[in-house]
Amino acid sequence: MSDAGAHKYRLATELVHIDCDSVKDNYNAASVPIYQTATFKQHSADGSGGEYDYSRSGNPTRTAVEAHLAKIMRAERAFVVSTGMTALDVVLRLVKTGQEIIAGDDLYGGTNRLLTYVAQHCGVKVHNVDTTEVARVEERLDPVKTRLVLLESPTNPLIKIADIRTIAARVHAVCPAALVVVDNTMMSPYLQNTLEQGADIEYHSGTKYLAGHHDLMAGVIGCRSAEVAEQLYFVINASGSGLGPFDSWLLLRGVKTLGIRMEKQQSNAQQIAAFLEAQGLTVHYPGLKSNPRYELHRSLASGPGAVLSFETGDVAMSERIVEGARLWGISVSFGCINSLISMPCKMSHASIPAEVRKQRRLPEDLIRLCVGIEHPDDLIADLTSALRKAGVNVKE
Ligand SMILES: Cc1ncc(COP(=O)(O)O)c(C=O)c1O
Ligand SMILES: N[C@@H](CCSC[C@H](N)C(=O)O)C(=O)O
Repeated sequence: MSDAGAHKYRLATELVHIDCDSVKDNYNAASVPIYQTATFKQHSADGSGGEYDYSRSGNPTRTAVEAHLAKIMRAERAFVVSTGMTALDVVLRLVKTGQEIIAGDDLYGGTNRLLTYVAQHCGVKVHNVDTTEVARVEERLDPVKTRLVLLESPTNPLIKIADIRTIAARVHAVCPAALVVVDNTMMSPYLQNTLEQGADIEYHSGTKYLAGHHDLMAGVIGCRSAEVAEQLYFVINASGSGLGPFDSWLLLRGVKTLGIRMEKQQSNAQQIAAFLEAQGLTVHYPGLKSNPRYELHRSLASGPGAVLSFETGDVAMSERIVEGARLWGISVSFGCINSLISMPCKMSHASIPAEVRKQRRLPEDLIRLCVGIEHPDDLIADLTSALRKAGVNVKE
């Protein structure tokens, strides 16, 4: 870990405190300016002199958000790209034909789709294993072929926990050339720092908690080594996947309120998980003491986050609950200030073929809740009404 990652203040303070030195502004603007330009004038015919030449290669607003996120993530360097899927796409360019990837068997549907594409068209073998069991990862490690071990913890949508620290240590011991990559979208850098736990690369769908308002798409990649950073930057510049100036600015604005949003969303989620558990439903949330990975998650993250899922045992009943909610919007995505309800198998994870979902034991009746900042009593009242309308006998 580089010294550049050391924090002077607590994370909630660091989120708000932007180091304005990363952008040289002539007017002491209090908010980082939006450099909405594609190209930059140079001082001489040989193109030398300017720090920037073209926004695909670099832009001051993008530099500001990247420097801020590198500080927050304690990364050697961070990059912002157009979406979370782009972040994974950039990382996957580091895998060559003949190499292998080990990934989870419960993971975001779009991630599964891109990994399936790479497996079918790029000569890369992808092993989908239960990453909550270290042994399942270990038995697929190949000192020569393994290039990436890709983890989600908690997973989307079953909110399962992987022992990131132990897996990273085992992977590095057996496969020194392999990269441990963690999709940390569910936790955000506010709750979990996977680079400190041994991950080589941590990425996020910035569309979610980092932005916080569902008004932009973004991806964030942070890494621990300058060498990996150079490789990632090469791909981003060569393919033109860097985030545009306006979205970079919006993302920077969103990151400043991450702490306060996450605290409120998490506290609401904790109450909602307890309410659902009290109804006798099977609830997946690492903030519940009944969760078998409660202690493991506490050792990895400073909180359980604000996404949970639950099973009703009946697909039709789940549909009635989702459609009966009024305050909870029926939408994919999470991490926004508004509360959302969805059925992963029909929505965010519909791109995973039904037979694969069945093989991986993804319950078709699963309902996912992404908890926002509304008053918790209103959220519980709306859920109570939806559950009752659907035929659940709700206990007060
Ligand atoms: C865990 C996770 N990772 C990555 C992504 C991809 O992010 P984006 O939609 O910004 O491309 C998503 C959702 O889309 C997600 O849920
Ligand atoms: N139609 C989209 C669905 C996006 S799901 C977004 C988010 N990651 C979630 O989990 O809700 C697609 O096919 O990618």
